[in-house]
Amino acid sequence: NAMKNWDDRGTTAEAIRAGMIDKLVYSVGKDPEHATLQDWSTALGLVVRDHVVDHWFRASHRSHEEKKKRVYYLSMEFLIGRLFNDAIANLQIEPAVQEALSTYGLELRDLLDQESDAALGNGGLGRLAACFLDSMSRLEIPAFGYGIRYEHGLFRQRFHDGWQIEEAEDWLVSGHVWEFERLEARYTIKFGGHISFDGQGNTKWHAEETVFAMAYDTPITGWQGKHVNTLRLWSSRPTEILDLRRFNSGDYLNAAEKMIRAETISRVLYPDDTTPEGKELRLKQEYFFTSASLQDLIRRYLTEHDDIRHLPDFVSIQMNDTHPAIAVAELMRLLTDEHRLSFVDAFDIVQKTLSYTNHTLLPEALERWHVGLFRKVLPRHMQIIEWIDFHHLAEVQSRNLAVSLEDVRIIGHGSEVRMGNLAFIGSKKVNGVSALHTELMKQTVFAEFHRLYPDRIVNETNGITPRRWLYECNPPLRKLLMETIGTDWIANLEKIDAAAAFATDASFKEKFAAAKHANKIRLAGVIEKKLGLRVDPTALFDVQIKRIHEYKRQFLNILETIALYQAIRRSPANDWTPRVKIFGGKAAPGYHVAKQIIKLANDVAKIVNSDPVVGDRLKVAFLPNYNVSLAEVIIPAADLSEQISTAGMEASGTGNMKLALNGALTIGTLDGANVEIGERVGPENIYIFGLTSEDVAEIRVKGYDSRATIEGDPVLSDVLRAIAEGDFSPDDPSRYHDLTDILYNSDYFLVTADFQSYFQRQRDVDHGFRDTSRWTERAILNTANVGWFSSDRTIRGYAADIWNVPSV
Ligand SMILES: CCc1ccc([C@H](C)CC(=O)N[C@@H]2O[C@H](CO)[C@@H](O)[C@H](O)[C@H]2O)cc1
Repeated sequence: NAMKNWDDRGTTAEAIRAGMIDKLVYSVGKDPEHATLQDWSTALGLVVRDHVVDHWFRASHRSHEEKKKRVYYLSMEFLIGRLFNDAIANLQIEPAVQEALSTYGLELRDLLDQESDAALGNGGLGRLAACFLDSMSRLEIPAFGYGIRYEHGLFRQRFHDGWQIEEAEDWLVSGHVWEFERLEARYTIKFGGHISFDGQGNTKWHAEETVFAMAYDTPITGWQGKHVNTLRLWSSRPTEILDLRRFNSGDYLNAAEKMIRAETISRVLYPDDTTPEGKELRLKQEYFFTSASLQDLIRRYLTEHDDIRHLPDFVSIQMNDTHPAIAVAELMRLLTDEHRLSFVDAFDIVQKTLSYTNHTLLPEALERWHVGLFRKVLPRHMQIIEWIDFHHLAEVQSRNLAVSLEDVRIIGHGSEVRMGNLAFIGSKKVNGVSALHTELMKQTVFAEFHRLYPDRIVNETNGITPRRWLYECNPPLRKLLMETIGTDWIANLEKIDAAAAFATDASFKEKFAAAKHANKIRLAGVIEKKLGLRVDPTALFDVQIKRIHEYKRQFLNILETIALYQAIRRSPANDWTPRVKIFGGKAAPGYHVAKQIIKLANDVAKIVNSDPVVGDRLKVAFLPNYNVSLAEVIIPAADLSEQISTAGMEASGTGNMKLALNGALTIGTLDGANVEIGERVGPENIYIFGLTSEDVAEIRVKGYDSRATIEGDPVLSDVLRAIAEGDFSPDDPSRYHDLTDILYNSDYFLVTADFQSYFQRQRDVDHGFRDTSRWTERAILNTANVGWFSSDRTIRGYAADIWNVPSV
């Protein structure tokens, strides 16, 4: 058959070299003499891609032949980053590639750096989806990721005078060898209009607007290429091309109006990662990719099975938060209006096929659409949701349980469609993303539902892929682990606990510390290149990298930084532990408080970094445009991982897992997965501080007087005085009055309440880091004891508890 056998394509350096020249000349159309780095990168990319395709075809043929149950992961976001190095690593051809490149004096790093990040996500939710794709391939679970092929991913962040500036991101400008356009996989998506009934129970949706959804496939290579799954991203296309009559009359813009309107749907990712903007375009994006995905998976199902009623036996669909929750109504529409099933039968299939993951308890992050807008854009779905809501309420009432009906309604207060309730009612399983988060879901947002359906909520604590987040991003530590405990940990991260036995082994400790130091030197180089700031790689690298949000409390970190700065200035002769505060993170463009926090960090950096009294004892570096590729450079170099959210507000966190796996010690609250990290690394290898989620819940009830706390804390009040008097903004002394007022007047995120215990804990960190030998032992025990946080373990949980599919 057409597919050459893996072996005869050859992974030898010579085979790769010859293949690369062949691609350079015949696909890129360049000869070696005139090739740019981008040309070589594309040529090598095409060679590696060919190897991936061989495994891809074999895997999809196998799944088709064996009629295996498939998993479909629906997500508005896939924060993939770069794919080139990931493919090379998973195919284990790096040595051969390096050798092939050396023939032309080329460095693999330089070719890899030509690839732009696929920044098709905001933060945790999007990156988790990407890690899950890698793990589903590693576990050989036949799966598809479904999402949107945004033309422009998350904005590029740059600083102008310390303020965040957003610029459109254009990852596709330099070509993208990792996707295949699928002209044949095209579906019609309808919007608006009205519904007619022909009396024989046939419903017709007369749409006002239609667009095409066109598929682009990206292969997701599993470890050692044993299995390759597909990420299918939808791009919107016009169903009507140019209006020639208008064009010929010179009305050029309006001639293209319909085309532009259609293409707008997949134009750009919404940059918010908590508060939905509630915009019509966002709702259209959510329906666009969900409908295309459901139409596509039903078409595939019917190529292998002929009775749609058995769909749940061969298909499991995971909704990544409420963003694809319209799937509940859309699958109902397809099963009833197109496959002529009764509503009752259709709903039974829907519930057995769909499941929903909740990623946040923040009330403002739960999506609710105004009924008016919803009915205008999706008239048929509004009808279907009214049917589901009516029958669900009837069922609840029939059970005579003392449940607040209003809380379990989908259509709340008669005016809003609650996507969380729709997702819950339409799912067989609902999961949280850490043990604490799942408990809080049962006690808060879904308390009434939990009483109605006590077995529906399950926990699947998040995880990260060890391929990208250790094997690929930390070569020095990878090398040490492979020569010490072998390679099993790469595919079975629990096996990394074998390193614990070497925690007190002098030579292992030395090599472990050397690996960390090498990564710190590399990061110091990046900080100097991007910020012109020289930092001491022997200092404590204290890292907070995540989206900027008040609940993540970058503000608390900055307050502690100022307190330390003031303390060093008060006692410059003291033997201070040199520290570099490293920040990274984007603020949603409309989130002004978050943007002020970025500006404050940059203003503090300006003052501290130029203060001769402090010198190298304290430096502050806010690296712009934090993304997956920058995380891969920062994380291996971190000594301290900041996970300081207000307890009960960070659903899980995944950066905490990546940093601990790479040998950073965590300073954090008992929030999200920090709790489970602490349980596994041991209390002596983590710095926990602050209020617990129970304390916070209590304070919510009895109230909190932040002003009293501030006035009772001389360190804190001195810090706030300095900020309020413009010590860090001499050009605009009152710049931060809003920020300090928030703390004096409300402090909802309890920054002042946790300041003292945080400040004290940081002094413990200073002390701990001074004992370099002991610190290295504790760092090794972090790496060794967080194997459980592999996304392979997480996906095994989903496969067993939710999808009911086997995993190798
Ligand atoms: C509609 C606007 C919007 C967009 C994204 C989101 C996401 C749910 C926010 C998010 O990324 N949540 C994070 O998900 C991670 C993966 O489970 C968790 O580790 C983080 O704790 C959680 O904040 C909410 C609201």
